[in-house]
Amino acid sequence: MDTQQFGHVDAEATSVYRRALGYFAVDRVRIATLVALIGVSVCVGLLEAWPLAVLIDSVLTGQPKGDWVHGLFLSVLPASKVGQIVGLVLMGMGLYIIGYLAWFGRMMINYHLDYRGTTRVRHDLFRKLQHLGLTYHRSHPQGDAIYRLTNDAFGPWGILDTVIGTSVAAVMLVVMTAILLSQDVSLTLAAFTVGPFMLWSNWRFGVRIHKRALASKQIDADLTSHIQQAMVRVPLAQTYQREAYEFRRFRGAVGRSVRALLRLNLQEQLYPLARDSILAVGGAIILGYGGYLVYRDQILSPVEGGMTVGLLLVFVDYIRKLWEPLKWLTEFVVKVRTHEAAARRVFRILDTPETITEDPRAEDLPVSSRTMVLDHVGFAYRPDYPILHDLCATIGPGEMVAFVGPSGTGKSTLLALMLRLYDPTAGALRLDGIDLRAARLTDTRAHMALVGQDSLMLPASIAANIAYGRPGASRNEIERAAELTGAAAFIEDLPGGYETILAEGGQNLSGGQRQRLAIARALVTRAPFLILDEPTSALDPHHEQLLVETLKALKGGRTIVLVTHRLESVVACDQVFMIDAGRIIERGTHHQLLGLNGHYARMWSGAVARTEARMQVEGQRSTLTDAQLAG
Ligand SMILES: Nc1ncnc2c1ncn2[C@@H]1O[C@H](COP(=O)(O)OP(=O)(O)OP(=O)(O)O)[C@@H](O)[C@H]1O
Repeated sequence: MDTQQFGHVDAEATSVYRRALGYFAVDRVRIATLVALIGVSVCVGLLEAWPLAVLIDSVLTGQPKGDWVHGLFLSVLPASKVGQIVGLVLMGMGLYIIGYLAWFGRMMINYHLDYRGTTRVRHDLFRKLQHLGLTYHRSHPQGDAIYRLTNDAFGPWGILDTVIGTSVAAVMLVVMTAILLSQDVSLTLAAFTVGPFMLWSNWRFGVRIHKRALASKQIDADLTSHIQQAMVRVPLAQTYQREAYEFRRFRGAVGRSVRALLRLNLQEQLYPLARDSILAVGGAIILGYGGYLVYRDQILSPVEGGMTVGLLLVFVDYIRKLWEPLKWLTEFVVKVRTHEAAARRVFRILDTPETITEDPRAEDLPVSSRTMVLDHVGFAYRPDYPILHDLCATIGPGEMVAFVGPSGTGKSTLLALMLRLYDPTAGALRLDGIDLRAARLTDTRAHMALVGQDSLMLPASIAANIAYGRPGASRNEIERAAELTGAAAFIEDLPGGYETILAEGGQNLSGGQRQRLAIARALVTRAPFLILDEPTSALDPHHEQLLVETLKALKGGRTIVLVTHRLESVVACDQVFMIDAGRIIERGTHHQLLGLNGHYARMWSGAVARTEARMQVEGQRSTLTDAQLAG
């Protein structure tokens, strides 16, 4: 129910506020300065109308009013009329300048607090998103994370800003009310007749605005996701001429966002309309009733200490100024709830449990050649759908091994387990007997250089792309890695050479070029394990052969774990594991597996037949034999 949702500040909300304000704990001095400057602004605001009132009522009439405010002003002014006029003019000017300086200081501190606090929130959020595992990232749209980082991160600052603004408003309201009451009780009460109506409009519109702001935020986050995904799909849409379909989807998403915004805007605009109409009535009451009081006390039956023109001016000024703090107070719940919703979206991510965690007692595992053991490893993305079953294998230091088998049988998943991108749901992976879950995560990952199927490239120079995994790599090491993967030739042909800047995703390179750079990136690291998922899928036979030679040369120094459908590259492996439906069904060297005459042998025959057919197509008479391929 609306009212409950809006009015009830639960324990969770309290903790959201506490946590949001905690982001500004280090800014205590700034906040104290801000509060002091606000104090100055409030005093100036309270005093501003008085020089004119004193001038009219006490100086120009020739009969100084006896009340305390007039007394206060007159006590610092000279006795002569001219001196008093000049003094009051200077006071008015001085108040204006001090007020402006205080305002300037407040704004600058506000900006600093906002940007510094929001930056801290963003740092935390970004770090958390970096640490959340693939399970999170593969089940949440990227646009949602972008929206939280760019928009929701302002939530904690919004809460602090609203709390400060409203506290100041409350103080201002109390002091102004006290001053007004000390001047004229009936006119002050008349000014507050609109109070209940203000509260009513705040309540009514506050609930609606809060709900619609939340809905609009969610729809905007979806829109950001949608745009991000649509941009990725542009080449696909062009290929299959689905531009019209994509545009319709985009138009739909934008339409939903606009409709949500319009629903929100309607309430946001109706609210001040209702509020200002109520306040206009209040203003009319002050002017009408106050005007009458001046007429009564000054003309009809003059009375000392009655309502004066100067005092009416103060009332009119205060009433105008009262509306601002009233606005803060009445909008408080709406504003703070909206910012709370944003902060909650941030904290929800920060509180998401990390699926891959590091045991506080995790062991150091210095980078070194080690034996990897798959100890009855099982894995399931979903509890009811296991992918890997009871995998057992030992991979010795410096060995070259391959996992082969039909598509979708869990080979890439197994590689992800080796990097602890996921943890096994049964059994364990061990390095020199240490369960990966018991070792420091960064140490485990420092052992592995993974080349995935996607060959991700950054919009940076080729050299920076190769050195991404080891920023300190020397130019020689970068060039050597490029030579080993056969990338050097095409890099040197580029006008910018190694300094050529790649387009987003490396789109200005061919698939095979990207793949060679991705492998060079892995080679440049000093990781003892090279883990390669389909490393030759985009390579021509020449570059594939070059890579196989490179891997053979690296064997012994580094442990190489290959997943591939190109069986030519596994011939030199020390062990080949044939996986089917998540189980190792055959294992041995290439020749041992051929001898088994089982699944692997059948796959190999198919591979040979395809290679022969390809070579025939290329017009090269092939006398290819198993032995030659294996050689
Ligand atoms: N993030 C995920 N969530 C749920 N299921 C997944 C996820 N990633 C992969 N799968 C499923 O796990 C199974 C194994 O996928 P995996 O990518 O490991 O196979 P693969 O043997 O490497 O296939 P390929 O040879 O085609 O690369 C597939 O059925 C796939 O649909």
